[in-house]
Amino acid sequence: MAQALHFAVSSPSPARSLSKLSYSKHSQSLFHRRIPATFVRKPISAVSSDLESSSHQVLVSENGKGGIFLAASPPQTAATTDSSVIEVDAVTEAELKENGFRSTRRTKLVCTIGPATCGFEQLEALAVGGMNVARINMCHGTREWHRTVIERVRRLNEEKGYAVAIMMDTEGSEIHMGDLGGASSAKAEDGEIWTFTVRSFGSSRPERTISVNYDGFAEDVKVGDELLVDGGMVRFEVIEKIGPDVKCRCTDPGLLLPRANLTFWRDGSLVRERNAMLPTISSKDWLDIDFGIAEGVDFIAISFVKSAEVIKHLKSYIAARSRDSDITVIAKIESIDSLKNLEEIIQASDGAMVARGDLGAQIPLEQVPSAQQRIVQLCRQLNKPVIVASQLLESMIEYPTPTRAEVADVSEAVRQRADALMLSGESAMGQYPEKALSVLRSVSLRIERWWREEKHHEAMELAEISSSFAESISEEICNSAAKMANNLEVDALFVYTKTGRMASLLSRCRPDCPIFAFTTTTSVRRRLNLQWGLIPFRLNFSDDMESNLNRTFSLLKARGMIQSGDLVIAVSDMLQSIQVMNVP
Ligand SMILES: Nc1ncnc2c1ncn2[C@@H]1O[C@H](COP(=O)(O)OP(=O)(O)OP(=O)(O)O)[C@@H](O)[C@H]1O
Ligand SMILES: CC(=O)C(=O)O
Ligand SMILES: [K+]
Ligand SMILES: [Mg+2]
Repeated sequence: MAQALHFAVSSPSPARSLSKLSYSKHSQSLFHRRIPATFVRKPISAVSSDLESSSHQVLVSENGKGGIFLAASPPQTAATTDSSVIEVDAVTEAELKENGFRSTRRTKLVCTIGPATCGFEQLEALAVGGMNVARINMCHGTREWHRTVIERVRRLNEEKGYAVAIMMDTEGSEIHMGDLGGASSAKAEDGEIWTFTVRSFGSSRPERTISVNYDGFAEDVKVGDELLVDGGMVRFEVIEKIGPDVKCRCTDPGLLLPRANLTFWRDGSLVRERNAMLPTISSKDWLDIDFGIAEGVDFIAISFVKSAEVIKHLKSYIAARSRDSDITVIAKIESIDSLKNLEEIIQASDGAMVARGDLGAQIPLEQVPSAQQRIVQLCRQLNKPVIVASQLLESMIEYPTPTRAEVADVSEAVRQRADALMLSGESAMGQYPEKALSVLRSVSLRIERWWREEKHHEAMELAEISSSFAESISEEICNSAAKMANNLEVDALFVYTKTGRMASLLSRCRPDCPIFAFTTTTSVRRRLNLQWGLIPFRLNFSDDMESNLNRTFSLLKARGMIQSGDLVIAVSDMLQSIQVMNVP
């Protein structure tokens, strides 16, 4: 295929003109910079008429936009879809107006919803505080409760313009305790003898007795095994087996929470007897997944994934059942098997979660940080959003301020440039859900700014991921646009994307400036809300980029979110181009 390089103008060369855009690195006045007068505005059509439909061409032109066009076919001029609305939430709008582009938060925040946060006002407070995704954990609560939470989040989005996405997290075939007969917790003291049993009880749970959901439990454990509750928050030693009952002595005292996860260890490693053979997606999980599809959740996170096959199976199940099959599947990395098959699991998934709670119960704790770094980097390479989860601010379940160590842990995840951070118990049942969220927000903002300003982050070599020539074009455009954005210190990248793919490719580059992602559907807008650096807007747009840009500029200007003179780079998945321009 012919590759033609066209310079649509003679002199001065675009390269020379661009070199005049030398801004002070530390300039505070990043707004109101203007492209030099040598960049004269000319309509895109003047350039696009040079394009041949059968060839890919690179056209560098002084078209007033520093435009680089890479086109497979002539851009079509479709009728502008009627819409004078642009959908964005009040919090983003206020943030952009008050603080400008550069200071917007790049790291996304996921909150687990529970008894402490399920009311409409509480959910709204979380949205105001920066929640991008609400997670509901199918281990806890009833179907009705989950439905109510989903309805409230949806109402919040509709009434207040938020794009809070909903993530449903499956229970999975883990071993866990029963629900303590309605009690919110039970205290196990040092040396006490407790009975773990496969028998179940109603509200009449005998004292110091815990039911276990796994029928093979009493057969699989041995006297001398260590029993870990919640990955070691409380520990017991098995001292005697009597039929379905297992007597254990508490060796590390602590609070037992309802339905807490249980693992047992022998000679220093995790025992994986028959429970390792249990299916990743249990029959209860399939019913929950049907519920999630019917309710139109945005993400389904699968617990205790062991192989890529289960993800592929679930994705085809979803595709066959949901109309536009736009529910994305997140693989939770929380088992030994998931680490063994990491690359193929992530490749098959739409994203991943570093589920450190259970992971730390399956591998020695000191191995969790390196596993986290490996998962985060691999996800970035494979262009899959990644969430770092569990115990980020654990002490804030009880106290209004975090420990210094927790702040350092959050900083590390931000510095690794994970897409999102997640609150679990802190927001589900803690005393200070909003404070915990605000700690995540302020630490993210501070660390992002520090690393951006001091250029601390070493650029990551990104391997090519596209599987077709057409995809390669998008990937190259995004890589180049992100690089140009950094070099020219532009105020924002704009991306017009129907599927969201171009937006995620830009996000993958982790550019210095924020990425305004314009998309036509509310569901894509919600899903983009999990990805690093994307500010998703819903907007009807056409294939005519000139008109899209003009309309976007006037809509955003009218709402005070951008100003004349702001320097912007725009890309789109309709017209394969990179355009550099000042907001008129
Ligand atoms: N819907 C809910 N109803 C009641 N309590 C909840 C609910 N969701 C979460 N919680 C409480 O918050 C705690 C932390 O939530 P989280 O979602 O991290 O659960 P988890 O049991 O630790 O399991 P997982 O490994 O799936 O994260 C839970 O142990 C539970 O006590
Ligand atoms: C989030 C989760 O499932 C875990 O950390 O185990
Ligand atoms: K779960
Ligand atoms: Mg887990």
